[in-house]
Amino acid sequence: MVTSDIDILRKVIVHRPDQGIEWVTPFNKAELLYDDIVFLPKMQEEHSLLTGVLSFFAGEENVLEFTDLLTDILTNAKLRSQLLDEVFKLESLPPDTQLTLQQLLPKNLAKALISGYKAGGSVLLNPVPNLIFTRDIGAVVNNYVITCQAEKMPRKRENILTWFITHYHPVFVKVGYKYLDLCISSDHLATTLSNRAETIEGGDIIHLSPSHLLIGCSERTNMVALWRIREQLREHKVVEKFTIVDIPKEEYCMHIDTIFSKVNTHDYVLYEHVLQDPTQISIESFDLQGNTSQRFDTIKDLILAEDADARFVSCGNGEHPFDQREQWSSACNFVAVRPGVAVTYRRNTKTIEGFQQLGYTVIPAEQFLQQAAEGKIEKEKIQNTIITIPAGELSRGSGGPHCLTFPIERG
Ligand SMILES: NC(=O)NCCC[C@H](N)C(=O)O
Repeated sequence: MVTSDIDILRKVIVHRPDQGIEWVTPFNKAELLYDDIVFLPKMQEEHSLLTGVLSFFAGEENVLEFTDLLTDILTNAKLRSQLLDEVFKLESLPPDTQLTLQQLLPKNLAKALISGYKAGGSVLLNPVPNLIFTRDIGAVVNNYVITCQAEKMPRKRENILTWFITHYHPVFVKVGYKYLDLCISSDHLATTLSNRAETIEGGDIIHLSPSHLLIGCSERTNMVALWRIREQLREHKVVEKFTIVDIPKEEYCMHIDTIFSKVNTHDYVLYEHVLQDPTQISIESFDLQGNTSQRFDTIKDLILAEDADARFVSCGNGEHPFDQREQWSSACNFVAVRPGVAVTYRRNTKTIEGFQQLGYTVIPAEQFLQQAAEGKIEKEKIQNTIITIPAGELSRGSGGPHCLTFPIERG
């Protein structure tokens, strides 16, 4: 169950940067949704610091690696064959490639489906180098799971792999989650992903409170999907309030979590340049049972209407050009591990100063993990703390710590 963006993190899906990311070149980086090519070993080190912090709070066994979940699915012959059929259809793979992939052992097949597959010097299957951003593949909203439908072709295979995990892996099935799906069944995934108009990505889904879900209408999540999700939320009484924030359809703010996160019960970080400018956004909140709606000019108006004690940190601490520079390197994209304890990229120094001014302690992840290993940190007691990780390489993928996590249990 996940009823908020900040409650104690109990279980989360991540994906360690893999060899497929080394297939990103200066020539295909834009198509593969990367800002630049990366140095994989360094990126993995940075990612390990993030997973180290997540493991400290949630327990190592609750930081689930996507590849392991996929391998489990692929050990079931029926699911494996259904999943492969959908991938083959989506990517129109030739029969000899299909045969080669069908013969791989589950572990090697999972690796191929994520990192790509070469044989005899030719590429048989491309990698999905954006899978590190597990936030975008799905979302748990109270006791419902949304499996996403990506807008960009290089991310669509991720949706097939995720659909099988969310619908068949014991990690989901044992909890008894229900589903809010745009795809109706496992044998329609490829056609739905290729033809249907609805697209939704998890970076646009933010819990403001257990009863209030905020969704960005963005470059990646469109109104068609939002209307369908809204109807399902209403029908199943999942939340009482549903707010759509329509933001510019631009790459720099591809999801709402690139310009807004909740960090603590009353503390938020936002990119004012967009979210405080009524000419760039429109906000409408729906009371799902009462069938009424209310418009707000800015995100602060929306938040303050429910939370008079809300405090806001502006990206770059409101200072130009740091607001723009730091937004670009995911300064509004914090992931909370418990209320008021969150991870961010160290490079966003001005935004971090904004948190210090609100009374937060800032600590590098390396030092935090060292102190944790020495037993000097009691995780139940720690509060108002920002843990920073280096992100020279991670930031080249255009996402931050929030994007790198898919929480499936909190509270
Ligand atoms: N929630 C997010 O903002 N995710 C970042 C995704 C970055 C990835 N390169 C993409 O373009 O999809």
